[in-house]
Amino acid sequence: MVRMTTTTAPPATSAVAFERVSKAYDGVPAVDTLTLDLRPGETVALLGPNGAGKSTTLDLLLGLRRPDSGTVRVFGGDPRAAITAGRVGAMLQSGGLMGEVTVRELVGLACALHPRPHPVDDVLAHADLTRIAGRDVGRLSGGQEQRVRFALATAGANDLIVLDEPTTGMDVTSRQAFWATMREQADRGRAVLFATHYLEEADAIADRVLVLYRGRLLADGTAAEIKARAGARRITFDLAGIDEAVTERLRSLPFLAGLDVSGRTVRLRSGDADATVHALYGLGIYPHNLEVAGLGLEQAFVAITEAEEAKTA
Ligand SMILES: Nc1ncnc2c1ncn2[C@@H]1O[C@H](COP(=O)(O)OP(=O)(O)OP(=O)(O)O)[C@@H](O)[C@H]1O
Repeated sequence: MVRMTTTTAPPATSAVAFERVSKAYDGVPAVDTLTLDLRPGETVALLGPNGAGKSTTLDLLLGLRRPDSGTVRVFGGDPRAAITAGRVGAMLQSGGLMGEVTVRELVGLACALHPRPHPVDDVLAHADLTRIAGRDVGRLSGGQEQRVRFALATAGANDLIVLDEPTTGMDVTSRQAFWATMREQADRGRAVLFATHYLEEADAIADRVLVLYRGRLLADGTAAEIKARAGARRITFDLAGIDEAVTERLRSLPFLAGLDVSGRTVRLRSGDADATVHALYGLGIYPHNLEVAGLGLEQAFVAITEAEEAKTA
């Protein structure tokens, strides 16, 4: 695992602490010796391809599944105790909503059941549901249903909010409004953990990004750190003559994360384009048609998982 931020042992105030947690289904590991901690006020994105173990991680965190080994602590204790105390709000993908009740009735029920409820009108307003509060839950669009799930997750004063792909089915405007509300929650000191397939959301919203792959934590850092780790800049240039000796010199460049030579064209990925290009000239290599381009988090993520696949192949 590549840990990009310097962390010490989780403080007693960790919102979530996983200590070498493993969970397998029929002998196939879904989560594999996972260690992580989340602090209050942090907004953390859980990224990973299909089957990486994101939903299993969230299920373990919510006490819906028990680990085969290792410990999961939420606010220093058992996840179920934290949930019973009303400290955790969750918005999961699975599970249907009751259809024969109105939006207001369903959200009202969630508020009534919460040990530290918010007023129903506030919860409806924050989730942008006021206009459709009288509608039957069974008649909502996918995006509206997501907003109802969000309302259920924020019915009371939670200290931790857990969201599994929360903006699936929402249009751009709802998505932006949703994340603005989520930011407010984090600014009030709540920890927010969300799994997403929208990598640009992780980049724009999360203070920290955890990259999961085959149940293991591949990278833990800011989106910028993860991009740098994967070689966030792409450098392309032509050389007059490329032989084995030149290729060997290219391999020695600092911050190099990838090298591809094809004909006269060289393509590099670098964690620090300035330093790499500077060193290129220092080696007496003079590029033509030099281009430097940025790599999005999506490509960075693909590069990290591909590198891991190559290692385990
Ligand atoms: N109930 C289950 N029984 C058997 N295998 C399961 C079960 N739930 C998940 N798995 C397997 O565990 C692995 C991790 O799945 P998980 O749903 O946690 O991943 P994910 O990252 O959430 O994927 P996705 O992005 O597709 O939702 C996968 O190989 C999956 O097939």
